[in-house]
Amino acid sequence: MRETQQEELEMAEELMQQLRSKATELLLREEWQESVQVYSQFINLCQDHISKATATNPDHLPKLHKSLCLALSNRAEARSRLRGFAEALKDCDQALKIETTHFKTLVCKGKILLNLNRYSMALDCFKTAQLDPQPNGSSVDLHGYLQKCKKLELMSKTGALDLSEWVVNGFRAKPPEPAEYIGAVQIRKSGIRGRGLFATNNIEAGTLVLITKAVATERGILPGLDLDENAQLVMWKNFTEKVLDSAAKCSRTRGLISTLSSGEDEDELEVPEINLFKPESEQNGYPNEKKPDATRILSILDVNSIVEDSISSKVLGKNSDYYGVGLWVLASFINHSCIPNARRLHVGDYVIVHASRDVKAGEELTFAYFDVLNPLEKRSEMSQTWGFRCSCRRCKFEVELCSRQEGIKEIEMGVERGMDSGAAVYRLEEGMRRWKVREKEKGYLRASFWAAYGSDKLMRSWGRRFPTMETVIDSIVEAVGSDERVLKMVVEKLKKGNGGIAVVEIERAFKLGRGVYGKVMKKQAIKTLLGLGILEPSY
Ligand SMILES: C[S@@+](CC[C@H](N)C(=O)[O-])C[C@H]1O[C@@H](n2cnc3c(N)ncnc32)[C@H](O)[C@@H]1O
Repeated sequence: MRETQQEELEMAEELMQQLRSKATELLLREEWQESVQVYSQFINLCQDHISKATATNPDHLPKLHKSLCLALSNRAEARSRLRGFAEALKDCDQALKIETTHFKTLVCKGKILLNLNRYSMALDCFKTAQLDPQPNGSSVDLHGYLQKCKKLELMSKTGALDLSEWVVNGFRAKPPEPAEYIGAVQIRKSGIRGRGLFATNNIEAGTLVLITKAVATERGILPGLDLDENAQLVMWKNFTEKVLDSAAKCSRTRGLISTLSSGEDEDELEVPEINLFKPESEQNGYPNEKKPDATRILSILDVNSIVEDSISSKVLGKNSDYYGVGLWVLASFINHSCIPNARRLHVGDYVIVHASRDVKAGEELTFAYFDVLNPLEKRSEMSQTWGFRCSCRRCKFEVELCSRQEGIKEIEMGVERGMDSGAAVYRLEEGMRRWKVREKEKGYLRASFWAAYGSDKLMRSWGRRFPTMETVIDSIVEAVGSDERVLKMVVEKLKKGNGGIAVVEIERAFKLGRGVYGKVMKKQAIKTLLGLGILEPSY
């Protein structure tokens, strides 16, 4: 080798050494962005060096390849911390081409795949990592990761999620990480509007329908329940930025978002295959190959974002001053109905949807976008803020009845102006008798005037002039599915019951609880949530 070549080599090696030390230091200081930059400089230089050394100094190659593999692995780690998973995976694959069983890279890739809910691929990584024994052992809990992958893989196939322990322990631990899961459902053209989610088998009340991880969420604690406009704007801005960032960083996320409605020509939209949403699905084949731009993503968010609130969903482990908004792609195919048959629970970044009553194969699954325990007028105001007018069976029935019977409007106005709840219920029950309203439809109207039926005052003076509370509750649940407020009313009555509580009444409360909370928790957990712990049945 000529002298100048030797000098150049030495200088390049010194520079590489400096860059490597600097990048490692930045990585240890958790300055991810900066460390990615310095590793990139190192990697370019190293690759350059490798191509030169191939011809001039082949003995040097193994050492250079080793350094390149480690740098790619470390850049992958830093990129994954910045949630740039696609780029990080590319780095891992490049590193693994150099050294197929590189421990650090396999662990990094496994963790990224776990984050992306690709359980069996993650499992393969951790299994292969076992083949590369670490000289001084390793601080990585490989066994823990293997167990976690196996558990999540099984859960994603069976939907066997159990939140009981977390609930019973008062949500003190970190929320459990469920697996993404898709039950007996399919996306089809909907008679409501556009596409919808349909049951492919009979689904029993409480059975899981799907578990989906959010593309992004934004949460805040708000003093008082009124969300001031400014706070709302800041949350929305942060949320949209997070979604745009996730879409920019991951082509699968972009592809999945592109299947959603932006509100235009919804009835003409393609119906995506449900397999596309499975965690291990191929990354290609999205019906709308044209990936959405930022403007379209913002319209998509307008139509599909859902709020974590305590009325139409249950946010487990949070107080009532908690407010969150998020995008959960598959759940976004569920249309609204004022007589819904599904409910959602929010746990960490996951939305868990279950049937809130028995659903027949072929039936469309629907949940409430807003509080359906409200009169017709209020519900149509709320559906208009969503940009549609609901025409479910209940809305149609009430529109028709209101057009014939002035009495309903009068009760609604009376309640708004503070009419005594007992008087409102009495007038409605009397009216329904005169108007010859059928039993099933009585539930629709009782749900509409829940404010009166559920008021504390009526609870105290529930008298002979009214149907029994059990009759009212059964008819409301039959009409709108289980609801936490209705359930709490049953529980209050149970707690006040003198002379012990019959097993049958407790069982009734549990059945309602199944509809509200789903089968993801055992009876003991439902008892805890309902504050039923002190109740023992009298036989
Ligand atoms: C979250 S998306 C639901 C899925 C949507 N149908 C699709 O094809 O992508 C919300 C949109 O669905 C439509 N939608 C949902 N529920 C509806 C209802 N009860 N009546 C009319 N349109 C409804 C509205 O256009 C709404 O903006």
